[in-house]
Amino acid sequence: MRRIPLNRSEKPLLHVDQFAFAYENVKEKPVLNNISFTLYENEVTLLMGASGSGKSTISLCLNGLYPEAVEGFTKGNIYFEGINISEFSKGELNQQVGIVFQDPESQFCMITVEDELAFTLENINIPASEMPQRISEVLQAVGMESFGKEKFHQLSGGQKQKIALAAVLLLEPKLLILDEPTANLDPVSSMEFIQLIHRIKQERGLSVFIIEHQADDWMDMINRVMILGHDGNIVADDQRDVIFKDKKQLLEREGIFLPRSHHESFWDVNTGSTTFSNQEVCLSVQNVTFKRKKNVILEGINLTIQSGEFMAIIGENGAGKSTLLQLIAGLLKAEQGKIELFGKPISKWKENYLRKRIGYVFQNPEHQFITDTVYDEITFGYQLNGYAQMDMDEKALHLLKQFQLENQKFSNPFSLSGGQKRRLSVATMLDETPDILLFDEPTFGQDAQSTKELMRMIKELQSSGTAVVFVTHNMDLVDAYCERVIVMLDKKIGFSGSPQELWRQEKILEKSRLRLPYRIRHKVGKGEKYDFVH
Ligand SMILES: Nc1ncnc2c1ncn2[C@@H]1O[C@H](COP(=O)(O)OP(=O)(O)OP(=O)(O)O)[C@@H](O)[C@H]1O
Ligand SMILES: Nc1ncnc2c1ncn2[C@@H]1O[C@H](COP(=O)(O)OP(=O)(O)OP(=O)(O)O)[C@@H](O)[C@H]1O
Repeated sequence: MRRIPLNRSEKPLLHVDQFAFAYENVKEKPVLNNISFTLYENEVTLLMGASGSGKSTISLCLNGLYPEAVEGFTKGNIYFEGINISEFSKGELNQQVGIVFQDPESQFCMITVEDELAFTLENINIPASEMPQRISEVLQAVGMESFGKEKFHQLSGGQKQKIALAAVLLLEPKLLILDEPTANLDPVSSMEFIQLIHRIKQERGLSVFIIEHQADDWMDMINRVMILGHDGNIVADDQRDVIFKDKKQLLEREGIFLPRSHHESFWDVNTGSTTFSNQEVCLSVQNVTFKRKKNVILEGINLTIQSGEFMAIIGENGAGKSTLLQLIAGLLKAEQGKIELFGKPISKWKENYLRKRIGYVFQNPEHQFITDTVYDEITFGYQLNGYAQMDMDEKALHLLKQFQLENQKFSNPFSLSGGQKRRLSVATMLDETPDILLFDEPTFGQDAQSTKELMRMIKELQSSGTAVVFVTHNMDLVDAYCERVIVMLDKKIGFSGSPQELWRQEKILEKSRLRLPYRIRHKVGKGEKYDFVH
């Protein structure tokens, strides 16, 4: 491995020496293969790699959670400030090496924000008298000073993520690991989160280790990029621009997104065609209002979905996108208004029929899994429908290949990587061709190759007449693929039209905490004229 020609005036912080890791159930195929690297003080490193290459596994090993918390084998050593991490007492290492996960909820165990932060301080033996001051300071640092008394279930995804960061910062770690921290955030919250990390890094002189599939928004911060290959080796490790300029082919081979500043167009440009305009209406939402206890979540929603339509629902965290999707799927019931599938209220269709006609991919794929293996999960629908074993095997093999899950055929769905879980949850919806497919964040956590493949498959379904409706925070995806986009704003549909029309609505974009897609931001950045509607 080439040595990194960075000016190493900083001290080494964490050293990984010939480290290997294998999960117990696949011990013959280690996820990490004799990797070695050193992280330095005050450095920001981005780790990239295909979905399932082992990025989360590395991060969990670096802060000592693995191998203890999982059945696995390790070889080699990891040193923090020269001391083998196996010599640290429980909790001591977590204080030095803090992690913020993709899914912040997995980090919380108390009901309110203040209780959670107090619990963190209690764990590091901070006297109760000092807690209020520390909590108030950290909440201020993450811009959440007025949220101390809030309950977690009332916070949006973005707000939860900021509290997860606050909890880690309370420990005053020297190394901060961020595992896809912005995946659930709306575009503006995502930018704000990255700026927050940038500021905290400068104030506290932290070393930061980021795992992300798309580097674009982190570019200003990153010093160094490491690439984890499919075979569990670090296949490149160098300064940011060296990797993105000189290693394009390697990144493409590994299926990694190139930053758009170094690579013109990843997405095909949307022609804005409206192939659905003469199709029949398959679903209608009429004047629907939905409340949770006394809180109005959605109000006076009117929407029609036509067969073969391809539509995105977007909006800020907590705007009600998932709620609307669940109402359309018949998973939630509205007290007011009507939802009809082919002219008949969805409540009047038999449950079995409804589940066949409307496919639903949950935001959290784990909510969908009902069997013990990937194969059973994929063939569950076929088994119910009495398919012959041979046909079922053939179909399953095809789907496993398409979704790059062949090597996970007998894995437990819950043990898959984040991206693999997402692909499996989509694959399980493809056993039949439903009238409507609803996806909550279909490409979340995917690398470049699987994003393209997923979108290709979803498009294929659309061309066979299925209406596709998906929730996303990815404006480039909307720009490249959608015919219609609706924006949830102030509990209502604030906009419905083509993405091209939306990108001109500056006020709606701003109020909904959305950003322009990269294609247009880039034009504006180069000083090209762009006409907003005022
Ligand atoms: N608890 C587990 N038991 C068995 N195998 C596991 C377990 N957790 C992860 N794996 C496997 O280890 C491999 C690496 O998973 P990991 O979550 O580290 O990947 P990743 O690079 O973070 O992926 P993604 O980008 O999709 O989040 C995957 O093939 C996954 O199926
Ligand atoms: N189980 C629940 N109990 C109480 N309130 C809830 C529950 N689920 C959602 N909410 C609230 O309903 C509102 C809409 O939530 P929803 O999940 O539909 O938003 P979203 O637009 O999908 O958000 P995100 O982009 O963060 O996923 C939010 O204010 C949320 O706090």
